[in-house]
Amino acid sequence: MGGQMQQRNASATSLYDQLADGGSPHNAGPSGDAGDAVMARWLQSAGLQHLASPVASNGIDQRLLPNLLMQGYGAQSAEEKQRLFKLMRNLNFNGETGSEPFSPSTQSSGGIGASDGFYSSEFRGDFGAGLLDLHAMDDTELLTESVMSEPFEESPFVPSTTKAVNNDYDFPSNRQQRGQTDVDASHGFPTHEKEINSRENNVAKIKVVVRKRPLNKKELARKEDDVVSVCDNGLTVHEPKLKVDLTAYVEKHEFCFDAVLDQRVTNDEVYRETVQPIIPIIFQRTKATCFAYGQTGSGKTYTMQPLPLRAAEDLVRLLHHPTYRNQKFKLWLSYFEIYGGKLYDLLSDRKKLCMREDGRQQVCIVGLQEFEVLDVQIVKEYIERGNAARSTGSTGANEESSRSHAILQLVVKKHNEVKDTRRNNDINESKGGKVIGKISFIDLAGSERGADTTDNDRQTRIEGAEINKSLLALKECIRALDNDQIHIPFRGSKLTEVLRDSFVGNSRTVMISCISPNAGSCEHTLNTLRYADRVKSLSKSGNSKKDQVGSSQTTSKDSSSANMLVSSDGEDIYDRHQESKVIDAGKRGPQRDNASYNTISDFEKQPPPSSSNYSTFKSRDDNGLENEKTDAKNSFSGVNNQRIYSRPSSVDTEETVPKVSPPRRKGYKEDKSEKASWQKKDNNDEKFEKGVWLKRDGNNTDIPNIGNKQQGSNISNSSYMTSKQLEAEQLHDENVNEILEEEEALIAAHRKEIEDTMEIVREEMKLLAEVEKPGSLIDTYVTQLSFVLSRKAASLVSLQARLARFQHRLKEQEILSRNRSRWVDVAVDIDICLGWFECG
Ligand SMILES: Nc1ncnc2c1ncn2[C@@H]1O[C@H](COP(=O)(O)OP(=O)(O)OP(=O)(O)O)[C@@H](O)[C@H]1O
Repeated sequence: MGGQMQQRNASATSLYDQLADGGSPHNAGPSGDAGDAVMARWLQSAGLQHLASPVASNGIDQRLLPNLLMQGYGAQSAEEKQRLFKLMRNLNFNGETGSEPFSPSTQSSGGIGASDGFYSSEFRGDFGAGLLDLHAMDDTELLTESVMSEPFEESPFVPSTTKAVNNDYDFPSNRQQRGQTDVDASHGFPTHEKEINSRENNVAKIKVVVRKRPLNKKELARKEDDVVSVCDNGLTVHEPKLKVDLTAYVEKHEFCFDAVLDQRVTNDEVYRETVQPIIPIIFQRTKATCFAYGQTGSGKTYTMQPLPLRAAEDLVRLLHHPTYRNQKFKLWLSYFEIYGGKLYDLLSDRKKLCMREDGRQQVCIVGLQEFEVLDVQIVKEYIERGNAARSTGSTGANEESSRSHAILQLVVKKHNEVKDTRRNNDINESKGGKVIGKISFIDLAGSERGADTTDNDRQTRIEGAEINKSLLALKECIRALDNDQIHIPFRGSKLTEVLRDSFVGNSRTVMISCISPNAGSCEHTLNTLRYADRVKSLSKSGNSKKDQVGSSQTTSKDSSSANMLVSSDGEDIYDRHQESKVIDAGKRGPQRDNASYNTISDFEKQPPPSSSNYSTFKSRDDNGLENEKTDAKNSFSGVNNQRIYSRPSSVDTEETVPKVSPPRRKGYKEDKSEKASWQKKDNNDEKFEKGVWLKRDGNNTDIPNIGNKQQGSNISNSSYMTSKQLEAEQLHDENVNEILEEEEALIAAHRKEIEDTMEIVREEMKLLAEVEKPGSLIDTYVTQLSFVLSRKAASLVSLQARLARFQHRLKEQEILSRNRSRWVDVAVDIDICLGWFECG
C-alpha cells in the first residue's frame, strides 16, 4: 500500500513538474522562479492572470495549488472557480499521458465540487474526459480487489488535511496508533496461558469497525461523488443537499469508531483488524460473533466471505500447536441461514432446522449438520456450497442481493470418541463433544431491505418486515446490554435467539459496518453509521466495566483456568460464569466509562480539518454527534464567508418543555413497549407535539427541535414518526408476526390433514375389505363409513376455515401496508415542508 501511495505521490509530482516545465512531461522538476513564471502563464491562458500574483508574491509553491484551489483561493466568482477547476482537470488528464499513470480524481474538484454549478451536468460534462475510459469498461462489473488497490476517486469534499493523512495511509501504523496489539499474521499467536489471559483482557468486548468500499463502475459511470472521507478512526459523511432556491450545500456528519477502514484496505487487513485478535481466546471458552451490517451492495458479503477461511487457518494452526495438540480439540463448521424467520441448513440441501433451548437456556439448533475441518481447503468448499444455497434476489444496487442472514460457525470442541465426521448437533451436546469456544460469522441481509415492506410483492414485503424485525431486535438486545438490563430480549427474533450466547458471559462481538461511498447512498450510509454508533455506545459505556468483571473472573480463573481448558467439566464452570455475569451486570446498574475509547469529545479536540474554509452550523443529534451544516457556497469563497442560515442551530434554541410520555397501547406487553421507546430512539427521539418537533435530550426532557432534519423515506428511520405512526408501525410488526405464525400453523394443519386423510383412507380400505367378506354386516359397514366420512369432512372443513382466516389476514396486512406507505409519504412531505421553513 505504501508503494501505491508513493506511486500516487510520484504521479502528482510529475504532473506539477510538467506544469513548472511548461507542460512538457519529460522535462525535469520544478524550480522556484521558473515555476512562478509558468504558473502565471498557465493562469493567464485561462484568463485568470490576476490570480497569479498572490500565489507568486506569497512565495507559495505551486504544488500547493490544488489545496489553494480547493479553498477557492482568490477566485471570487463561480465562473472563475469553474475556469480554475477546468484548468486543473485538463492538466490532470494531460498528466495521464506521462509514464506514471495518474488517476483523474474528483478530489481536485474539491472546493468547487460543492460550490455553485458543480452538480450541473453541463459543467461536469466538460471535465468528464478522464472518466470516459472507465465508462468504456463493463458497466455491471464491479471493481475487484486488485482494482481496488489502484487509486480510487476521492471525494471532492475531502478537506485537504484529511487527504494528506489519507495519502500517507499506512494501515499497520494506524493500528498502532489505536493502541492495539497486533497478532502475528502467521505464527505469532500467544499460546502460553498467561499470555492468552492477558490477550483476553486486551480484546475489546465489542468492537465496531466501519469499512468503506470503493466506488463501483456504475457509480463512476454515473459520475457519482465519493462523499465519505476517512481519517484514522473517524469518518465524515459530506451529505450533498439542496436548498429551496436550489443552491447546493453540504451537511457534514462526523463519526468516530474503533477503526475505520477505507477503500484501499484489503480483506486480509480487515481480518487482522477484526477477527484475528479474537482467535487465541476462542480456546479460552470465548463465544465470539463477527457480523457485517449495511445496505445492500455495500460489501457485506465481500467482507465476510474471506474471514472464516482465514479464521479456520489460524484455528487449525493453533489446534496443532504443542499447547493444544494433545487436548483432543477439533474444529467443526456449520453454515445456515435465517430467512423469513426460519432456519435452513445451507450445507444440507436447505433442510429446515428448528431451534430449541435446553434446561440451561443454551440455544441448540436441532438437525444442523456440522463438518469437521481437517484442512482449510475444505472450508472454502463449504463456504462456496453454502453461498450457492443462499436465498438471494436482485435489487437495484446488487444483482445478487442477500435476502437472509447467513451464519457460519466455527466451533472448537473437545473431542469425544466419535468416528464419524458428519453428525447431528443434537441437544445432547456430549454427542458432538463439549464446546470449548466458537466464532460465528454473520452476513446480515441488507439493512435497507427492512424498508421493503411497502413493496407490491407480498413475499418481499414479508421478507422485509422480518429483516426489519430482526435488525431492530438486534439493536434492542444491544440496548438492553447497554443499560445493563437483567432481561435481554433475545426472543425478539430468531437472529437474536441464535446469537444469544454470543452476547452474554465470555463473549466478544465485532461489528463491521459496510458503507457505500457514493452520494446516492448517503441516506443509507448515515443510517448504517447511526446504527453502528449505537452499538459502539455499548462498548463505550459497558465495556470497561464488563471487562473488569471479565478480568476479575479471569484472575480468579488464573489458578484453575490452565486446567479448566482441558478439564472435562469445564463447560459447566463456564456456564456458571455466564449466568453470574449477567446477574452482576444487572445489579450494577447503568454505569458509563469512556476511558478506553475514542469518545466524541476526543474527536472534538482534534482540529477540524480545514475548518476555516467551512462556515459551519453545528447541531447535536441524540447520539451526541455533531452534525455540521456547511454552506458550500461560502466554503470556498475565502474572504467573503457569509452565513446563509441566520437561524441558530437546534442546540442553541433548545428549550426544556414538560416531558410527554410516549403513547402506549392498552395491554401492550413489556417487550413491545420497550420496542416502542426503542423505535423512538431510532428516530432521534423526536415526536411531534403541538406543531413542534420535540427532541429528547439526555435527561429525558423533550426539547423543541427546529433544524437538522435528515430527509428519509425509510419508515424506520424517518424523523417524523408521530405516536399514531408509531402505533401503526407496531401494529404492522405485530401483524407480520401473526401472519408468520399463522402461515406456520396453516402448513402444519395441512400436513396433519393429509396424515389424517391417509389414516381415514386406510380405514376405508379396511371397511371395504370387511364388507366384501362373505357374511359381513352391511349395517356395521354403513355406520362405520358414515363416521369415517364425517371425520374426513370435519378435517377438510377445519382446514378450509383456517385457510380462509389466513387469506383474510393477508388482505388485512396488505391494507395496513398501503396505509403505512401513505403515511411515509406524508412524513416525507412534512420533511420537505420543514425544509422550506428551515430555509426561511
Ligand atoms: N471493498 C470492496 N472492494 C472491491 N469491491 C467490493 C468491495 N466491497 C464490495 N465490493 C463489490 O461490490 C459488490 C456488492 O458487494 P456485496 O455483494 O458484498 O454486497 P452486500 O452488502 O453483501 O449486498 P447484499 O446485502 O445485497 O447481499 C460485489 O460485486 C463486490 O465484489
